[in-house]
Amino acid sequence: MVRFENVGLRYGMGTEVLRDISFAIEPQSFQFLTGPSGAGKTTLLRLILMSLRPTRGFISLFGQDVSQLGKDEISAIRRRVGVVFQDFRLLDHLTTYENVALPLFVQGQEDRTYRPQVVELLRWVGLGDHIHAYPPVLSGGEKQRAAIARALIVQPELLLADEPTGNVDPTLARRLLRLFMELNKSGTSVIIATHDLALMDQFDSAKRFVLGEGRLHIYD
Ligand SMILES: Nc1ncnc2c1ncn2[C@@H]1O[C@H](COP(=O)(O)OP(=O)(O)OP(=O)(O)O)[C@@H](O)[C@H]1O
Repeated sequence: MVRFENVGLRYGMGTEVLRDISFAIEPQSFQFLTGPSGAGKTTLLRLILMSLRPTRGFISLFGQDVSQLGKDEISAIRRRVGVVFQDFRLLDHLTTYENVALPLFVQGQEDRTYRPQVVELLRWVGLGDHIHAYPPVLSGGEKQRAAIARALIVQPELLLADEPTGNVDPTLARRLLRLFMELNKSGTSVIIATHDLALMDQFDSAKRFVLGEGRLHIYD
């Protein structure tokens, strides 16, 4: 569902941050993306999400050459992808419930059809007591969990998560990993960027994509 061939990326006139990156993400696969700080993990996720264009090479998403896509096609493809950003990107004027339900609301679904599902997911991520709270009063870890719930609520075909357990304690990190694994079992391909070795050790059979000095090494 994602294919990179000899992709290179430089910011401005700088040296290449990513060099000759080639890989494929299969349907219903699970991979961790790791590597030292500054190695290019966020950059790689942004290339997949088409918020950055490669300087060279070929990228396809859901079988389509991304260099040929127009604005509407890019929006349509993005709706098939769930994203958890490092900075959460919650809307401060909406409650936690409204933030998580937003993708369903935007699809035109009615509140009564998705309310039980949204409330259950919020409870699962430990936000049952914060359903009506606004993001500015949530802790970093609570915001992160709300962002995760918002990405999962539509059961996307592909989930990209940038350090999704960076602000939570190890017990909660394990619980969130289980949630990602459940989502994966029900059909979603998952890519999690993380530094957390203990987290990766809990899911041995996941592939590891390791970035270093601009290159990607894949361990099955
Ligand atoms: N918008 C930008 N303009 C210029 N350079 C950038 C930009 N974004 C990232 N970089 C540089 O590209 C390199 C890769 O950054 P990136 O954020 O992708 O790394 P990362 O592996 O996600 O790091 P971290 O683990 O610290 O989040 C870094 O050297 C960074 O300084």
